[in-house]
Amino acid sequence: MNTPRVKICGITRPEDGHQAALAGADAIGLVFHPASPRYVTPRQAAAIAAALPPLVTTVGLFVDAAPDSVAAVLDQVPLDLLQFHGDETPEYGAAFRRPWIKALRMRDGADPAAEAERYAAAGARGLLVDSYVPGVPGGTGERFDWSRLPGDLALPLILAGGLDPDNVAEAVRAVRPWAVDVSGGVEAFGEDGRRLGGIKDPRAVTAFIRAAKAWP
Ligand SMILES: O=C(O)c1ccccc1NCC(=O)[C@H](O)[C@H](O)COP(=O)(O)O
Repeated sequence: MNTPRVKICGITRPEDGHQAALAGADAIGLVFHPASPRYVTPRQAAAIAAALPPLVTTVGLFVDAAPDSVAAVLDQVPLDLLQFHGDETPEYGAAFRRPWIKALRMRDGADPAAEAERYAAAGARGLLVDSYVPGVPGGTGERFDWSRLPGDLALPLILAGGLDPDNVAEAVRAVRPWAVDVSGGVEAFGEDGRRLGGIKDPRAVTAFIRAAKAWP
């Protein structure tokens, strides 16, 4: 089994992206879904990307976005990988002629094996599996039942959904994913005890990456 790659998602500040990279993140995620508390404008995203050291993958997240709006972001931000987190078809993903992955929200009846086959045939590079919470496209902070994931998929598996520094090692042991992805589980807390959407806690980011990469 590989040492899992780690993607720290929902970065909104250059200093958070830089810290994640220094702590060993393989990728950072930039959310271009306007309704998200972690939304970044192309200008903000370009500043975050510019603050990264080399060899850290920048991932742009979109949810059923008009192709023109994705193209407009690509004109302004040096994204290495696109992540489609809505109901995008395989044909939609393939049309950008860029490396891309598809997110699958694990609602009842979701079939990761069949979806991996379908999207692999169109050139997707990976399948990100995430929790399903009605009305929340991503960044739910919720876990799902990992035993629903088959042992073998046609695409590299990226595990997301409610991961945090305390449960990621267990997740890696149980699922053996290609990569793990976290957003809410490494966010700082506000004075009201709630997560500050988009603001990362550097200690939590470092602890998460250490725990994820501690395998075996
Ligand atoms: O993070 C968001 O706000 C978001 C909004 C819309 C689409 C996707 C979004 N995040 C996608 C991710 O890749 C998250 O890292 C993933 O959903 C896991 O989030 P969490 O459960 O908070 O770790």
